[in-house]
Amino acid sequence: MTQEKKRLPLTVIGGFLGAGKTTLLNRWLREAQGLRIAALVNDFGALNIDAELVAATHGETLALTNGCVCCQIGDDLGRALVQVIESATPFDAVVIEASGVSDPWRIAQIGMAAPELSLEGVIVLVDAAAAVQQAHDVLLADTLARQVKSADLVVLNKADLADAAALAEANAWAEVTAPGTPRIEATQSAVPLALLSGLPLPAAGREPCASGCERDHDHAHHHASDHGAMFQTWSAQPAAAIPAELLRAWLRDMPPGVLRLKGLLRTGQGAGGDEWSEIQFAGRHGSLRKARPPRGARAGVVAIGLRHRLPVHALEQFFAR
Ligand SMILES: Nc1nc2c(ncn2[C@@H]2O[C@H](COP(=O)(O)OP(=O)(O)OP(=O)(O)O)[C@@H](O)[C@H]2O)c(=O)[nH]1
Repeated sequence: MTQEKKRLPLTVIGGFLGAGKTTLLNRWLREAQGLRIAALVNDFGALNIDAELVAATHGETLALTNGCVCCQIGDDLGRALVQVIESATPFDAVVIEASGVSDPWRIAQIGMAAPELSLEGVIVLVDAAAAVQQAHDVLLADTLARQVKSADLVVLNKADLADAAALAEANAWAEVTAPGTPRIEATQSAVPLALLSGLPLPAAGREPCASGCERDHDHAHHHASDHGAMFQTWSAQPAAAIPAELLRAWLRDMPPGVLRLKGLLRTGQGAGGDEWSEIQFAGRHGSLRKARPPRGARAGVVAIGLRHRLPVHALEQFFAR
C-alpha cells in the first residue's frame, strides 16, 4: 500500500439486541448509491441471520461468524479487514455491525490498529421503548451501559414504539450514562446519511495506537461480560414449513426469557412455489413479513437470552419440525 493512498473510513454500528443495527446498515447501503461499501456483519449465534438480511439488499457482505466480535473473533475480523483493505477493486468505506451483546468500542479499536483505516465514529442504537427496562435488569445493565458509553452518536431508535414518557426516560438514561454524547431520536433507524459519515469525534484518543486506546469506561479491565458465559443462544433449521398463523400466535405469546429471536423460515407453499418469511422479535415486539428465500434455501432461526433464562425446551418444541 502506498503512502498517498487515502485511509478507508470505518464506522462501527453497535447497540443492544434488536435495537435496529441491521436496519441502519441496510438503509445506509441503500442510500449510499455509487459508493462501494464493505459491510462486515457479526451476529451472535450459530447462524448469521443478519448476513442473510443484509445480503438480501446488498451484495458486498462479509459475514463474521462466531458470536461476540469483541471477545472472540479478533482474528476473523482482522482477516476480513485485510480482505477489504487489499481488495483489487478498492472500497470507499467500511461498516462493521457489531453483535447485540458486544462492546462496539473494542471493535473500533481493532479497526484503529490498522493504519489503512480511519475511524469515522461509533454509532450506538438504543431501543427507546425497551432500553430503560432492560437497563434495570442487573444482568443486562452493564452491557447496555458499555455500549452507550462507546458511542460518538446515540440513536434512540424505535421512537414510534415509545410514548412521550418512555422517550423522556430513555433520553435521561442515555444522558446519565454518557453525558454530553450527541443523541438523536429515530424511527426505522432513519439517521441522516451525513451524520453517519461525518460524525463529530472527540479530539483526544482517536489516532491509531498500539495500546492504551481504551475509553474511560469503567469496565476496561474486567470486561465483565464474558458474553459467552452470560448469554445463551439457541438455533434451529426447521426442515418443514411453519404456517404464518402459527408463527404470529407464537410471537404474540413469546415465552419469557427470549431477548431476541430472528430468522428466515419457510411458511408454506404458494402458487409460485415456497413462501418464506422473516421473523423478528426484540424488546416486547415481534413481526412477521414476507421475505426472499435465503441463500441455499435453508430455513434458520436464532434465539438469544440470558443463560439459564432462555426457554430452550419451548423453543425446541415449537421449531423442531
Ligand atoms: N417499530 C419499529 N420497529 C423497528 C424499528 N427499527 C427496527 N425495527 C424492527 O426491529 C427488528 C429488529 O431490527 P434489526 O435492525 O434487525 O435490529 P438489530 O439491532 O440488527 O438486531 P440484532 O443484530 O439481532 O441485535 C426488525 O424487525 C426491524 O424491522 C423502529 O424504529 N420501529
